[in-house]
Amino acid sequence: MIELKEENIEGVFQEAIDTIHPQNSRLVSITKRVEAIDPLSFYDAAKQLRTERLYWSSTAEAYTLVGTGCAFEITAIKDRFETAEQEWNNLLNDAVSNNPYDVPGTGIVSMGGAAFDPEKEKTKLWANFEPIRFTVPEYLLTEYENDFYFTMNIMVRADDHPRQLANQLREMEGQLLNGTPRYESDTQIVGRHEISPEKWKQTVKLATEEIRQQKVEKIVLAREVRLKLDREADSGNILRKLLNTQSNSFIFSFERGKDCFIGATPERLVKIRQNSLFSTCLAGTAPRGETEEEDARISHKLFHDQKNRGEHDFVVQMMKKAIENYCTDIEIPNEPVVYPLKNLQHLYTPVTARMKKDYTILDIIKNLHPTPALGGTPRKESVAFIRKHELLDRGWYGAPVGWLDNRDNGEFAVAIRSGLLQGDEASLFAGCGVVKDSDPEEEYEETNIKLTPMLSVLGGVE
Ligand SMILES: C=C(O[C@H]1C=CC=C(C(=O)O)[C@@H]1O)C(=O)O
Repeated sequence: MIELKEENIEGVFQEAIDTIHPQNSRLVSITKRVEAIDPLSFYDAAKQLRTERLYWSSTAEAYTLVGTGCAFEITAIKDRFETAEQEWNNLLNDAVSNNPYDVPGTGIVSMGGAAFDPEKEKTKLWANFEPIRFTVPEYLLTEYENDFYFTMNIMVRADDHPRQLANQLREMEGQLLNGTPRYESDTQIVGRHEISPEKWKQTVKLATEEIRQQKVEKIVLAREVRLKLDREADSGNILRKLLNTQSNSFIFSFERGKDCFIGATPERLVKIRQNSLFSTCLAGTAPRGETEEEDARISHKLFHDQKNRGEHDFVVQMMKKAIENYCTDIEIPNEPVVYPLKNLQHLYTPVTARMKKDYTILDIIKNLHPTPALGGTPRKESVAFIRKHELLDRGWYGAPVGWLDNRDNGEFAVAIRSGLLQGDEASLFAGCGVVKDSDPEEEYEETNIKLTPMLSVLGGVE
């Protein structure tokens, strides 16, 4: 990659074009610092461009990325993580970047995700979502520690004109950064169809039987609820509501065609800043209490509950094993803590480590996915059970979503507490870890609580 330190934008394009092979195109990326802006007004302004929009934020860190348009796309079917890595490296090798800021998530950034299980038969529901897809957005807003950056990524050819490209950048900057937020009115849920709840409970029972026969130790089973809304849901509006209600979460949206996969997940899969790795083990669940005393009592019970501790420990053990080959200095506390969310509390163990040289975030994701919090243990057997018996196409639910940049930074979360918006309909998903003494009714209730955040932003629950 060529790194330029050019003040003049036209000069950057000129230099990139001067050194291009006549038959080729190459990515040019220009980043500048801009005035503070509400990231959602950027997201709303991008709606009129009628290209895909991408949103990512970490509520704990005041970190936001909003992308629009597609300068370059990476998709793959076979060996999806390796192929995506290869294409990403090829893109970067020939790219030209003018980014004077050492800020994660600026410059050449790729945002996207993957399907939970590419071997499960794909249904029409997820037709627009590939087994893996990353988009390098044409225009990207980055908010980092209360500073704001605007990046333009564009494929240029030998016959492009530097002045025209520079004008395009200025024009889009004006349109996207000076928009006003559109507060669309809220949707109401007018129909709710639970996909086969009784059959789902039977599948939970079947899973407990297989676990008792020691064929497998833990299996995570998910279910779907299909909603009919009184109007088309506006993803900007939903994001705004998720930001206002879901603390300690990664809030995301990925538009594809007319669909939008959106959610607020508490589960970080991995974050890499240069060579430091941060990850999270999250499994074991209880509701929040109505009063402080009740909340503390439930939290205490969750912390000491053998079933939940066992479920959690599967994730910790697997995490350790999965990163050992790629990392040194792995630090994992001996005990979890209780992590409170708006509607639920989870057992939580943070993980830190140092990345070995030459490994990337995609290597880590490939090894971590699916964690026992979404698949089970052992991985192969639990995923085979899900593939055979679960009554839905998970699509991107339960799989990694996030971003990476050209300086080896990146962050991915596990896409739970999420839904697929399709015009005036939506599919919501929730699952839970089944172990040998799981009770189908209780697990069903647990999935109901996990559905609450998305149901309430769509107009269903107070
Ligand atoms: C599968 C989901 O949650 C997972 C993550 C945290 C706790 C879980 C549990 O306690 O069962 C699940 O493994 C979901 O929310 O759909």
